[in-house]
Formats: sequence, structure tokens, C-alpha cells
Amino acid sequence: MKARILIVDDDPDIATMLEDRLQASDYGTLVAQDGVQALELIEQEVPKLMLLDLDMPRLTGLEVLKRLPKIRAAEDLPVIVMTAHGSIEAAVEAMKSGAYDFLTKPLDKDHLLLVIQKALERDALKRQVACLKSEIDGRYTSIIGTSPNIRSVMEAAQRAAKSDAGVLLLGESGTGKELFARSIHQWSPRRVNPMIVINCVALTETLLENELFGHERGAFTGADRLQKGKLEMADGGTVFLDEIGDMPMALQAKLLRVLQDREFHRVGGTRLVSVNIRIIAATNKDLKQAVKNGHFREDLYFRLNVITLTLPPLRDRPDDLPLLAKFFLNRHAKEAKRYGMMFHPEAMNVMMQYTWPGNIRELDNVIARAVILSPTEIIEPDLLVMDAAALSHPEALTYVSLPYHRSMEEHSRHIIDQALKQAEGNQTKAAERLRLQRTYLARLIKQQKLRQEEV
Ligand SMILES: Nc1ncnc2c1ncn2[C@@H]1O[C@H](COP(=O)(O)OP(=O)(O)OP(=O)(O)O)[C@@H](O)[C@H]1O
Repeated sequence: MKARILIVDDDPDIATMLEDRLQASDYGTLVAQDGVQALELIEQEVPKLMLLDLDMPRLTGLEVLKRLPKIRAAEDLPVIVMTAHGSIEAAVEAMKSGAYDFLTKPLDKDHLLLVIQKALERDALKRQVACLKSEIDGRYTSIIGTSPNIRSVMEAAQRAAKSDAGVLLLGESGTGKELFARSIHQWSPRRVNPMIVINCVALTETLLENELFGHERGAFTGADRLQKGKLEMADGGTVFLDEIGDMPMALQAKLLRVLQDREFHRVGGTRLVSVNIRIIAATNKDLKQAVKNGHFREDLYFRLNVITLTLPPLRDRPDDLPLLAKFFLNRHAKEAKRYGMMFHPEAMNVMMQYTWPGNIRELDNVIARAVILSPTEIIEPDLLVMDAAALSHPEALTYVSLPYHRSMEEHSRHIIDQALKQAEGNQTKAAERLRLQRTYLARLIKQQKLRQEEV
């Protein structure tokens, strides 16, 4: 059976005819003879859709429509109203009161089924969007961290969210710049409109221009219809320009004009398009230096960084590491449906010793992988695959008690890496330093490579 539909009509012949038609198309049906009965039925069980006659005794269709939002579970119930031929005004009134569509009597069977199908499809899409949105919002607004340096950035970001000023987010890769951009959007009055992300590094200059400004029909070969750009799509909302330091100079000039005038031309267009957008930009480059070197326009730099927020690297906020690690462990364990997972105390120790060059993204990935690979609920240190060269103290390898064999392998790799570095990559010289046969060293290196590939 498809969805259950509530038919509300005081004319028993019409109600029966509708019941037959809907049941023949595999819909479930409920029937109410007037508005009062309809509301009673909805209180008990909300149907998927309501076919509502407007002209009824006791409570008119219009009054039913107006009372629906008071029944919480029925707030979004799609309603198709039915009116007598010629009473278009009543239908318009009903649409204003939230009806999805209207049908005029006598009802056409095919049209009836089509309108119902469309209404149900739209309702399903609305639910899906709401569901995805809440998932994304939840994912992006949980900023974890209690250390003073992240707290102060968070407070500044919350203050910035209230204004429309440009925000420049600085910080190493993986420190949470995009997360902060999304959070600022969520905390701002613009949250009801979209936040659109544009990655300035991923595209060629022409593609990026097209992506930002869109194009008019016929702007270039293949442009067979008008295409809105991302700046236009974000109207009323926020544009997040990621990796702004990589934006080509020619586009920097065009972007500056948009920021000054809030207007632009689509590619190949003559009409001016106005937009109301807030810009948040991010980079892990030193923009000031880029300005000095002539790679970034100074005027654009000043426009963008009305408020600058610098995100600290993870190694500068070690107190947050256990919190973040547990947060990611819970998230990945939940996704993998593995409950009750925890870190072995030594695993936490190993994580505390590491300097996390890839910051929070790296921590997230390391934990995601460990959750998948861990044979038990306890995550052992040897499942945390990290770059030994980035342990805060290389000598830490002697006291972070990895399992014996893994520990020895790490020592061996570290020693060989060091010797190769000192010998500038020359294996013969490195072998001499290590007092090993060159062929034996070559074999060790090969074995290590193989083992790394296995991991
Ligand atoms: N404070 C935090 N709390 C929880 N998760 C975080 C935090 N900071 C970052 N993350 C998560 O770490 C990952 C990387 O963050 P994000 O993509 O925002 O970093 P980024 O600085 O924009 O990186 P890049 O410069 O490489 O684009 C994301 O999954 C993000 O949700």
C-alpha cells in the first residue's frame, strides 16, 4: 500500500468515488464527513496527505486549514483543496492559507492522481532536505575545545557572526577553518539562506570565474542556457572562499569590485546582477607576505580581513586532544555501529606525544581508520598509524610503549631515515654511517616500504 490519504467531503457520493479511485491506485484511505471529524482523525493519526473540500457545514475547509498548524504533528501535512467549478477565489484563499494545490469539481481522475503524486513527492523531498540540513548543521556546529586559545577564537567568531563584516580565517591545514566559517554562518541572521563554498585552488581561472559569476546564454560554445554563479546562489547568505590565497590576480580584481559594489556581470553578460552576500575567506598561506610579493592585491586583502581569526594548530592546544579524540571515536564508532569503544591508555599517550602536522583532520582520519581496523572494543596504540617523524620527541619512541615488534620497526625506520638525510639520500654513504653492507641497507629499506604499503 502507498501512502494513507484523508478524504474530507460532506457529499458521501464524492467521498465514496474518491475512496474507490484512490484504493484502485493502491493508496490507503480515511474518510471524514466534515471539518470537525477531519481534525479529530488527524489528532489520532496524521495521514500523508489530505484532500479537503472547501464548502462544508460545521467547519469549512478554510477553517480546517487555519487550524492545522496548531496540531504539531500535522504542521507540514500537504493539503489539496477541492472547490466547486468557478469558485477560484476560495481556492486562492486556501493556497494563501497553506494548501499545496487545488482541484475543481467535477474531478478529473488522471489529474487528481498526478497532483497527489506530485504533492507526496514534494513532501518526501522536503523531509529529506530537512533531515540532511539538520545532519549537516549538527556536524558543523559542534566545535570541540575548551582550551583558552580556541575559546577566545570562538567568542570572537560569535561576535563577528552578528555583523556583516568580512572575516578572514587563518590557520594551518585541518585546523577547522571551514568548520568555523559554517559556524559563523549558522550563528548569523543569514542562516536561513545558504552558505556556498568556493574552493579557489581547485579550478582554472576561466572555470573559477564561471563558477563565481555564472554565465549568460551563448557566452561561449556550449553555454546553451543561462547559468547562475555561486555568488548569486548565495544571495542573502554567505560565500565561503576557501584557499583565497590561490585566487588568480585577474579574478582578485573582479572579486574586489563585487565586494565594493555588490554587483557584477555574468560571463558574457551586460546586465548588472546585484547580490547581498557576506564573505568569509580562508587560507593557510601567509597573505601579508603574498601581498608583499605581489601575489595578492593589497586592497582586496584589506576588504577581506576586517576581522581576522587565527585558528591555533592542534599541537598548541594539547589539553583539547583527549576531548577531540573521544568526540571522533564516538562519531566513527556510531557510524560503524560499534558500541562501547575506548582508547587504551597507551593509545592516548601516543596521541599526546604526536605533533599532528595535519591537525584535527589528521586526528579524525587516524581515529576513523583505527575504529575500522580494531579487532576489539579497545583501541591499542599500534592501530594509530602516524608519521613517526612528527612525534614531538623522537626519543619518545623509547617510552611510548608500542608493541615490541612495531616499536623496533619504528626505531629502525627512524635511524635509517636520519642516516639517509645526513647522507643526502645516498644509500652507500648512509650504509657506511650505519656500518652496514649497502645491499643489506637496501633490503631493509625495501622491507620497510613493503610494510608501509601493507599498513
Ligand atoms: N574544534 C573542532 N571540533 C570538532 N571538529 C573539528 C574541530 N576543528 C576541526 N574539526 C574537524 O576537522 C576536520 C578539518 O576541519 P576543516 O575542514 O574545517 O579544516 P580547514 O582548516 O578548513 O582545512 P583546510 O585548510 O585543509 O581546508 C573537519 O572534519 C572538521 O569538522
